[in-house]
Amino acid sequence: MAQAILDVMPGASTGTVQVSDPLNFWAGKRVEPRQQKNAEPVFEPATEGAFRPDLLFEYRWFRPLEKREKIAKLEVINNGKSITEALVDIDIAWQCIEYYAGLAGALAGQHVQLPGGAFAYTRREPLGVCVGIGAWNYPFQIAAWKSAPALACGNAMVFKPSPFTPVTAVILAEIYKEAGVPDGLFCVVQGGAETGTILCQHPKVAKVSFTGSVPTGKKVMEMSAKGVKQVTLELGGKSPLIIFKDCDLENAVRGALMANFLTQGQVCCNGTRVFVQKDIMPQFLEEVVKRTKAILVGDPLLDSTRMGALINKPHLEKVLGFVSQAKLQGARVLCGGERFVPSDPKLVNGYFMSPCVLDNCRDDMTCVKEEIFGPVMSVLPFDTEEEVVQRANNTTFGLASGVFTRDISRAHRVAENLEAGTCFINNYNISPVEVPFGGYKMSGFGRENGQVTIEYYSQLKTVVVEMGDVDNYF
Ligand SMILES: NC(=O)C1=CN([C@@H]2O[C@H](COP(=O)(O)OP(=O)(O)OC[C@H]3O[C@@H](n4cnc5c(N)ncnc54)[C@H](O)[C@@H]3O)[C@@H](O)[C@H]2O)C=CC1
Ligand SMILES: NCCCC(=O)O
Repeated sequence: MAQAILDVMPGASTGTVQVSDPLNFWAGKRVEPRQQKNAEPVFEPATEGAFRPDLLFEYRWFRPLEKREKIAKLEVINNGKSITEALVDIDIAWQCIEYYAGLAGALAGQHVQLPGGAFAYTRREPLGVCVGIGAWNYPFQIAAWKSAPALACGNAMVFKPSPFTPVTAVILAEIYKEAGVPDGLFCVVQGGAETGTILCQHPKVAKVSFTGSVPTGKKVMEMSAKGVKQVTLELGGKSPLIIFKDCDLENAVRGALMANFLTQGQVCCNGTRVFVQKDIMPQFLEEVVKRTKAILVGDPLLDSTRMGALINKPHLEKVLGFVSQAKLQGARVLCGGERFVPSDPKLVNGYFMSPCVLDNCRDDMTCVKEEIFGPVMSVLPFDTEEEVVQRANNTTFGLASGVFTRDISRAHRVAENLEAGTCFINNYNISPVEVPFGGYKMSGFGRENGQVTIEYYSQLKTVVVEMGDVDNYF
């Protein structure tokens, strides 16, 4: 099994913070991997592993820090997102755990009266051992979104973080232990595809909940199908955000920024196809470009920073490649889209890019059709509601969508007609734990968050009770 190591001693080639404790958690404690083979280095996105004595100093002080701050800082160092966002992610994670802890006591079945005094009742029962496989964009939050409903329904969970972000899931395991979760009920195993495959194929696993790319999601589904395991798939997206001319433009621009630039644009539900009604296109572009240029990119640990570093070098290059291809296909770069080198010497090798707005886009361009997973907004003009809904739905994805308008009837009509698991009206990318989150079409199925997720982590037993004699046909 592969072990990811965030090993950042001065002079070493990786990262800046040394994590010496094992990152696997098994039977109630951190454990070393059984095999050291295939260990992979983990780079700090903001520095590419440059020596940062300030962080080494700070790490010594992590232990006494309140847990929220400590987890958020580690998340920033490991993932590259801004500390402002990471703190919100941790808040959403604990809110999710509290929410399902509350629901656990409210799990109930149904009583059904039958003829002759007989009756039946249903019981919600656990599935057994569930596997959670996480992506790198919301490492701690994804671990919470999967484990909280799983444990609330009485299951055990083995969670495998992305090998790019191995550091924080084990802290969640320690928090559960501290809160009284029995040893072995939440375990963390590190590794990549090989480890994920072993987990999906294990005969004692009852369910797999996966967050990541569509191609890997298909593999997870295939492997799970062989064992008739239940699956939740939270996959990618290319979500539409539709801005009508009667919108509150100020809010629509804010919504477009929220829809595109959180976590350096590496968010599955991002509204990256921004359809703007032609009448307001000039005003929209002027404002959105002004605001995008003002986004402070840089050291993700600074409170003032609004955009940090992308997850790794190949991913940064892939995102920049999408921008180059967009230009070749006729898009106009209104701002950003280039590698960004902060002036701070310790960040010069970090995986930063300037947030990008693309104009002159057409529906057939690669940047409009494919998930870029980076800070790149494609703006597309439209004339009518009917036309824009048809174009918005012309995708194999269906994770999220958004509409900005002051016309309440139109807002609900558009929400009804959009083929997506979520539609935001006059906002975008808020994640209250009380509401279900998940996809249509190739963005996956099953749901996370909300009451309905109980159904995805439990099975229903029907108990039929006879009160009279058995009616015998033989
Ligand atoms: N929906 C979402 O939230 C996310 C979507 N993505 C999309 O996926 C693309 C690639 O990101 P990756 O992290 O490489 O995603 P990925 O789909 O390759 O990996 C996601 C998780 O699946 C695991 N995995 C990989 N192969 C597996 C296998 N054969 N069996 C079981 N588990 C396996 C990985 O180790 C990781 O934990 C991104 O560029 C983006 O388009 C990535 C992260 C999050
Ligand atoms: N907070 C939203 C998480 C969405 C995602 O997993 O990309």
